[in-house]
Amino acid sequence: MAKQYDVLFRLLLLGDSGVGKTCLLCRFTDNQFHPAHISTIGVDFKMKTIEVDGIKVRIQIWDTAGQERYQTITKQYYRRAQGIFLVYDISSERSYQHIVKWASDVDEYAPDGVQKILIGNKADEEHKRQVPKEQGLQLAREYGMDFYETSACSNLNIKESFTRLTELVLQAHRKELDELRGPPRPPALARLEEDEQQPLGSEDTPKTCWC
Ligand SMILES: Nc1nc2c(ncn2[C@@H]2O[C@H](COP(=O)(O)OP(=O)(O)OP(=O)(O)O)[C@@H](O)[C@H]2O)c(=O)[nH]1
Repeated sequence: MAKQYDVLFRLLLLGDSGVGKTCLLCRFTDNQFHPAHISTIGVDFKMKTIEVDGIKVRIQIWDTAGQERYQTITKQYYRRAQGIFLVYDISSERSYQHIVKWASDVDEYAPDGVQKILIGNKADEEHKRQVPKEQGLQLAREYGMDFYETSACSNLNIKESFTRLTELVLQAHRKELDELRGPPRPPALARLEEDEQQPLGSEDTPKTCWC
């Protein structure tokens, strides 16, 4: 039977409660948008396989609760991540200010060499904007991260940002990647307990945006 994927990575979504982490994930995996805010309890995850540079990458994306009371639980997931999204809401200056705190938690709990991307979500809410795009870019530059303004609602830069973080993780594991391109080997880099109950998304389903 043909291999279903070549490598498997874990990505993590971090940021204040309500910035749209769950919505980013649902848009990416299922092409859906949910207007209601149902706070994540602890952590949740979804899977999706994408092809980058001819490599089938299975990504397991962990969605963490932004609420303070779950931080003890969520921090336990940092150390197993290869890539991290730091997410703020462009209509919330406070969520942007808190990125410094999220980034310092990542420094403390995530492995060295973890790849990071800064996301300013809810870009469709221009009329409520509190964080200019330049401010996001500047912070990303300070941290040496890529930066995307996204909208889970209008499907702006969702595929692009998830693909970019996956590429960065692949680049960071270049050695193993080169081995993959050599003689056939079993799936490399990471093996883990998968929950195949989670639905795999399709980019072909029609967009829904109720905002
Ligand atoms: N306009 C707009 N609203 C969004 C967007 N993304 C999320 N939302 C809304 O923001 C609210 C919070 O979204 P969630 O995805 O639940 O936020 P979260 O960061 O996962 O929150 P916690 O689970 O509490 O950490 C919901 O009402 C979403 O519909 C977006 O891109 N644009």
